[in-house]
Amino acid sequence: MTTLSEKTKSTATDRTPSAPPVLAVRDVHISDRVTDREIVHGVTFDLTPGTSVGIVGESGSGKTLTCRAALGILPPHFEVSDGSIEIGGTDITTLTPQQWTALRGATISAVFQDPASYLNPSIRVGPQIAEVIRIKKGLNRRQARHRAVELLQATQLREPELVYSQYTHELSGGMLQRVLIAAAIAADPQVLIADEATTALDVTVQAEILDLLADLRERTGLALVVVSHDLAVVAQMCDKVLVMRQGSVVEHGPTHTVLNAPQHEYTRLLIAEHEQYGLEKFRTPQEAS
Ligand SMILES: Nc1ncnc2c1ncn2[C@@H]1O[C@H](COP(=O)(O)OP(=O)(O)OP(=O)(O)O)[C@@H](O)[C@H]1O
Repeated sequence: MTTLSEKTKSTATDRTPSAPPVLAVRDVHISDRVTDREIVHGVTFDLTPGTSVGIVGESGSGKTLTCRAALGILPPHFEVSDGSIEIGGTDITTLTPQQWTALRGATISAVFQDPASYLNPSIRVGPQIAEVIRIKKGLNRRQARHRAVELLQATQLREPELVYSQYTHELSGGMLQRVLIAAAIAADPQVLIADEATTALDVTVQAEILDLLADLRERTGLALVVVSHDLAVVAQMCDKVLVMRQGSVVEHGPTHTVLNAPQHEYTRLLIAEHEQYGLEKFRTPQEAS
């Protein structure tokens, strides 16, 4: 069986670290305007094409808010109160909503935990993807349909033509997650955020979806932000990891280093919790220091 340490080694091999970042999050602070409370206290990371960063941490630590800031979809009342977020060299915190809508999709996209809440249950799934393609890529209806079927095929759905004409309630959780990935990559984004995207799936399906994301990354140079409470997922998928607690990054670095030689007490606690759940394979004896 492959150990997590072996997995981190294989994903942590050099991937054009000198290329300019597609996503640069610089000392981002997020505040709630209503309560005047700062929730996220300075998050910094860079992502170059084909690389991936994991964000781990307890519930409420600010992982999702950080991602939503990068997607320009913070909940009402929340704002980026300091720092900058550059996507392909453009600071998105300076854009008007219209400018941002035009940019999003073709640059950054996301897959969240609950597919059903992002797809309209009363519309067949294929046309929903085709609509994204039509608007974002400017294709006509026939071309957009063709491309949507191609994308369903690219997410390794069998019988993509059939899936195209199905409704969400006719699809399994794993199939729905693949459909969401197809929709998320429809406008050829450079960055994909997967926020607990495989959490609700059983272990086998989760592994298939992670393989699919890794494959997309390899083939297309897609950069990934992977938010997960599961260190095993991050170990498998990510070159770098940020550990968040109460809105702050308490530790960051190459995944292999952070997971095998954690410096912060909280990171050690997270790792110990995982080991309690039977993930002894998490650290191999010869590499733990
Ligand atoms: N829409 C919202 N309205 C009010 N508070 C919010 C909202 N979204 C997030 N928060 C608050 O901001 C803080 C950070 O939340 P966030 O969702 O980023 O955490 P998280 O690390 O992603 O947690 P989880 O792992 O549970 O998803 C929490 O205290 C949360 O209650």
